[in-house]
Amino acid sequence: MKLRRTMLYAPGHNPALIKDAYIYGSDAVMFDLEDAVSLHEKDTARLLVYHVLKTIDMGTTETVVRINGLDTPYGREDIRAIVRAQPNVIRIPKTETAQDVQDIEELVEAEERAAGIPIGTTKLMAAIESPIGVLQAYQIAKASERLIGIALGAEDYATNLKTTRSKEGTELMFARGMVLNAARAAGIYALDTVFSDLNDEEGFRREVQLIKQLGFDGKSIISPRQIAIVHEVFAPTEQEIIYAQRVLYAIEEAEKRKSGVIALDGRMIDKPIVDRAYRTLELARMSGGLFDEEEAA
Ligand SMILES: CC(=O)SCCNC(=O)CCNC(=O)[C@H](O)C(C)(C)COP(=O)(O)OP(=O)(O)OC[C@H]1O[C@@H](n2cnc3c(N)ncnc32)[C@H](O)[C@@H]1OP(=O)(O)O
Ligand SMILES: O=C([O-])CC(=O)C(=O)O
Ligand SMILES: [Mg+2]
Repeated sequence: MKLRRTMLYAPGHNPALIKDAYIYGSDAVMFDLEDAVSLHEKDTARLLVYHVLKTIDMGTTETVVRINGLDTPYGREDIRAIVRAQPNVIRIPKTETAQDVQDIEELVEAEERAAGIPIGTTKLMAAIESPIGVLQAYQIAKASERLIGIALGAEDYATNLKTTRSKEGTELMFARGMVLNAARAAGIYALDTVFSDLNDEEGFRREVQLIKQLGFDGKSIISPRQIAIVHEVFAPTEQEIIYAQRVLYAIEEAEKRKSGVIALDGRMIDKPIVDRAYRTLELARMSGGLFDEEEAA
């Protein structure tokens, strides 16, 4: 399991932001060549991102580049340059069909071959940002072995739906459900969309709580200020950790008696609950919140 709680966008044309983005501790940084970059800066941004990836060691932070679509004059050139810079992941914007993913994959593979990079090195992520994309979410999620996840792009999606984004996210319920369910059915990661109001910390926290409860792995974010809140919400609480440890202890006792089910504090414990307990402890361990097991037993 890899943590993908936070994927921090940095506009590709801004050298100060892209060279420092990894120092804030997000799980991933995402250099944008698409909508944060104006048309007359597309070439500059591509070159800057290429050089930053080539020259800066970003340690364990996952590196992602959002390229322009193949329906623009920039998409092919982006792939040509960015595959050679070897980020971990290329994010495809505005994905509508499985074919969109396969078209990109074909170009990425040709570029890897030409550059002598082992085939399959460059992973892909598909952003879903339109009603047709949402309806095709499962086909998209299954389109390539390279896909590590799909992400909702709700600014474009809300515009395409002919609505606006509310703080409650009512207009996103269907899309979030579809994207999450498609990702889980395909066995890949599900990322939620950006929250654009940097001054509304409470609204942001509520949205993060909502998407965590829905089952998302994390969120695309636009500012370093948003990282701590996401990591905090996603970290299992001390109570959850203790409960998970007690669940494992209880099921061990049940198994000694050759039973797969037992009650703990009046609640039934069986396999799905045990699986969740393992997940909680793994998440706690990875986010640095696990303490001595003896304490809870
Ligand atoms: C709908 C879509 O497509 S969304 C995806 C595309 N959008 C983006 O990529 C936008 C990414 N975010 C940003 O560009 C910026 O955060 C903005 C423009 C929204 C706000 O910028 P600011 O007003 O400077 O933010 P703020 O004052 O909070 O910045 C604090 C510090 O964090 C840095 N910072 C802010 N955002 C980022 C970022 N995304 N990546 C790295 N560093 C950042 C600033 O440089 C500043 O550093 P400093 O204190 O050393 O000067
Ligand atoms: O990835 C995101 O959430 C940002 C984006 O492009 C959108 O919302 O349209
Ligand atoms: Mg978008």
